[in-house]
Parts: sequence; structure tokens; C-alpha cells
Amino acid sequence: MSQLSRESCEACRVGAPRVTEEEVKALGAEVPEWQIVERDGIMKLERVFTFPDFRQALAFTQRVGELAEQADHHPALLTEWGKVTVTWWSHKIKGLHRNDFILAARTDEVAK
Ligand SMILES: C[C@H](O)[C@H](O)[C@H]1CNC2=NC(N)=NC(=O)C2=N1
Repeated sequence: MSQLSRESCEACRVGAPRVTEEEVKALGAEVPEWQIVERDGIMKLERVFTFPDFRQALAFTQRVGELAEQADHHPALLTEWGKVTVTWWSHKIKGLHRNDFILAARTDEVAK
């Protein structure tokens, strides 16, 4: 279990600081399989997970949903036959917060 995945998420609030460029570099190194993408001017953290079939993709989707509920911090999830695209960002700050990297690390844990 990675150090980052064990960190606790702080409550997401309007006005919370987005991660700086330096933090993106440092945190990104802890979740190297994730890409930083920008959509509608919002920086997001995204990874595509692949599976042997739809049933296993769906089971993984459920596990990610559970960890999101536990953290009260939710991703966008696209579930397809054999793959799931997970995208994390913080809606309230329209960008990336440390929480998003913590939850990306936790997502990697439940993919195993
Ligand atoms: C009311 C509820 O706690 C908030 O809307 C939470 C829910 N989940 C969330 N998830 C994400 N990714 N960003 C948020 O700002 C957010 N806010």
C-alpha cells in the first residue's frame, strides 16, 4: 500500500488551494500510470484500466465507487467492455487538489 494512498483526504471546499506545478510533478511521480489531462479548462488526472471482460470492469467500477463514497470525493467513471476510464478532479475548485492524487493512488490499490 503506497504512502500516498494512506493519507487522509481533507474536506473539499470552495476556495481550497489547487496543487501547484511543483506539487503536480512530485505527486504525479507517485502515481506514474496516470495522465494529467485538461478538458474545458480543467486539469484532471486520468487512467485507463483494462480487464478480460465487462464483468470484471464492472466489479472494479463498483470498488472505485465504494472508495469514492468513503472519501466523499467522486471520479468520472466510463465503464466499457474490458476497460474503465477513471478521471479525478475536484469539482469545487475546478481543478486538481491533493485529494485527487490520494484517490488515484487508492484507485490503483483496488485495481489489483
Ligand atoms: C456535497 C458533497 O460532499 C460534495 O458535493 C462533494 C461530493 N464529491 C465530490 N467529488 C469531487 N471530485 N469534487 C467535489 O468537489 C466533490 N464534492
